[in-house]
Amino acid sequence: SENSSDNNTKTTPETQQSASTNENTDNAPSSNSKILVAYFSCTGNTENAAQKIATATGGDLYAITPAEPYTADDLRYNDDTTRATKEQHDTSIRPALAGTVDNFQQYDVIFVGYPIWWDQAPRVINTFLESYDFSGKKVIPFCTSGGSTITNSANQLKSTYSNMNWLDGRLIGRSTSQDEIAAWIDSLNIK
Ligand SMILES: Cc1cc2nc3c(=O)[nH]c(=O)nc-3n(C[C@H](O)[C@H](O)[C@H](O)COP(=O)(O)O)c2cc1C
Repeated sequence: SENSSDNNTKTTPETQQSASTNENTDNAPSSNSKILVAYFSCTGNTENAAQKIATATGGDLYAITPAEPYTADDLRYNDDTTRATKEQHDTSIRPALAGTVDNFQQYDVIFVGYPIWWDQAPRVINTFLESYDFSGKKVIPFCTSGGSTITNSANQLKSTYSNMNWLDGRLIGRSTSQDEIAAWIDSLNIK
């Protein structure tokens, strides 16, 4: 549900701009909110989706990077012994991350993108969500997959981090157009 005390309203004096500079057109990012598009991607699909969201929002891109990168072997999924599968079978695992978001507190809106792994978000997403203070921020999940929807993973994140302000996320497929993404962003009312 939308936050009624939205502090990014375009009518506050310090963010008010002249009508001409505040004019928003469909593809020109014009935003009073500071937006971060954080994503984890091993084979490029989620990175590609993140780039489309950054284009639509004018947000900053950030790659969530595990301290120990996932090899092709780590990602084999029809094998219970591989790293990714073992991690997904244990909800308490938190793989370490490399690097940090610069000046995280400046952001009002955080997109969090991931590949679906066993119908869930990879555990590095939990590590990321537990590494920063998300209070007062809007958080929007997005994912790519081989066919699974975002529903179960997003519900799991919402219930695990129930104190965060989650907005409706979506799956971004290879064929999801820039226009569809722009329409989704508009529907979120985050600018
Ligand atoms: C360990 C593992 C588990 C996966 N589990 C699922 C799944 O449950 N459902 C699904 O549709 N795709 C699944 N996939 C496919 C990925 O979600 C899909 O290839 C995704 O787009 C990869 O994103 P990336 O290129 O950003 O890493 C799985 C992939 C891996 C490596």
